[in-house]
Amino acid sequence: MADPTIPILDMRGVSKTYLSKGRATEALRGANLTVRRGEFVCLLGASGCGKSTLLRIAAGFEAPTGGEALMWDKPIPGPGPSRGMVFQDYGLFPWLTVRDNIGFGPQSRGRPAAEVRETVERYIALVGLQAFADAHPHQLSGGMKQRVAIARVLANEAEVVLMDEPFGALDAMTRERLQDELLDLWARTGLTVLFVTHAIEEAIFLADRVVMMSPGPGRIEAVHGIDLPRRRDVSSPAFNDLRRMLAAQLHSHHAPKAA
Ligand SMILES: Nc1ncnc2c1ncn2[C@@H]1O[C@H](COP(=O)(O)OP(=O)(O)OP(=O)(O)O)[C@@H](O)[C@H]1O
Repeated sequence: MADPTIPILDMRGVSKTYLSKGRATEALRGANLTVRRGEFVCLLGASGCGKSTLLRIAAGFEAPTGGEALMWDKPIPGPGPSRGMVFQDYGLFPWLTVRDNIGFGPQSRGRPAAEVRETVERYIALVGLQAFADAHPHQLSGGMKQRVAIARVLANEAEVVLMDEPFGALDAMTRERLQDELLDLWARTGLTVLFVTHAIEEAIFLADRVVMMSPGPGRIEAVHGIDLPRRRDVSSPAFNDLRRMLAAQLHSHHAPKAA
């Protein structure tokens, strides 16, 4: 469960300007976001507002060009296993089996073979893929591949799981199942999750806290807490109120600017 007192990730006035082929693109300007231990935070915002950039900075794949990106109060030094990233396109190693994909992280960090085996079996069971342990990614459905990707970051001892539209490529039924499974995993393991999505319903269904980013370059505009007991009751008035309010904000972000 969320511990309101301990920030794991702390983005303080984070800016990012990409430079490529002589062109500068400002993706973030002064974004502030704190994620506390055990929280499930969904980051919602119009396309191009900088959600993925903020996530990639949290993962250590990108360095901010301004402000501070901190984990446990220290600057994020670069990619590391404590911040596991899950992508829409799974990012599995196609030449490795399910078992070896999940074991890759602990093994490459020099964990003893017996410990790696035990960890792998535990996480395969946690995501219900025991029957597919020796399969390769191309033999799995999209939902199964995403379960492997989630198990892989957990087996690698991620303290924060950073998810960039992880269910965006899945059909509606599989998406709903994985949303349920993810919430179940989250409740059982005490994970901390920062989850990027375009979908308002998904954000409200999953999150402790929905964070809305304004469009280009992303300033974080609003923070809405959702009481846990209401979370699964998607027909509740609270859910509908929040959905309407977020939809209005998102819509205003998409509206053409007045001349
Ligand atoms: N590697 C890069 N080099 C140059 N510009 C980039 C790079 N990555 C992102 N951008 C630009 O930065 C801005 C923010 O992109 P980002 O992917 O963070 O937004 P987003 O909110 O995640 O978008 P979407 O919801 O469409 O995935 C966009 O204008 C994008 O074109």
